[in-house]
Amino acid sequence: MSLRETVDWARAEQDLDRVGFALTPPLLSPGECAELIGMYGADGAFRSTVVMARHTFGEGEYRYFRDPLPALVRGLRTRLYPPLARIANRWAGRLGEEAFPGELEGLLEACAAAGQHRPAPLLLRYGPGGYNRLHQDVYGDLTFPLQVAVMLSAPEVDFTGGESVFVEQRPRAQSRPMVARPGLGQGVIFPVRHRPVRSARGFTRVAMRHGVSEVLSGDRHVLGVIFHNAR
Ligand SMILES: O=C(O)CCC(=O)C(=O)O
Ligand SMILES: [Fe+2]
Repeated sequence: MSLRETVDWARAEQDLDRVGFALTPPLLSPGECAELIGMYGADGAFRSTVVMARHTFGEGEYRYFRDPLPALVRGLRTRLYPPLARIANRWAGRLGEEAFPGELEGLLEACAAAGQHRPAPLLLRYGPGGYNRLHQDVYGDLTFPLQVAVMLSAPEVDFTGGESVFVEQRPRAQSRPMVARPGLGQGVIFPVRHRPVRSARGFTRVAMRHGVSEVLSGDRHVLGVIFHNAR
């Protein structure tokens, strides 16, 4: 199954521009989702583990993959990047920012030059009572502006609650809440920090933070695909 066939990138870009996030069709099969969930316990696959409550990040746990990334994660990160880079570069043009390389390899080289060597893709796991406080995944000076969270658990079957929450903050306006409910294998594409929105004088940056509402029952696993590397 090719991503180019499954993701309607024009539609995704429209959704990002109009609403601020975009849901994709399933990017992983149920078997691939199960395979990734099964990897959570494989200590050797990860470079670090974060117990969220210790940092007041929420309730739950996540683990950053170490290099070399599992083939499934590396494949997804590599294939999703070029179409996202085209969107990111249209945004960069509107905001007067520098363009991003067309391929992931180029982005990772630029990250290395900025001292960002460590892979940022991660697996997250929330049990009952789990949640994730609103945040932004910035890991250094070099930030690729879009990221993807892939749902590895089946909503209403494996867990209840646990919606993907986004809050948009515009200058001089009250914050706008949004909720996404990706199904098994579906991805949510969203801005890491901000996106361009048309204003009286061209475009302005609108900030976005993301998090997860409380998991009411069961276990919720997500693959976080972040394209820039971390310091
Ligand atoms: O668990 C989620 O849906 C959000 C995960 C997250 O914060 C991320 O992918 O950066
Ligand atoms: Fe995040």
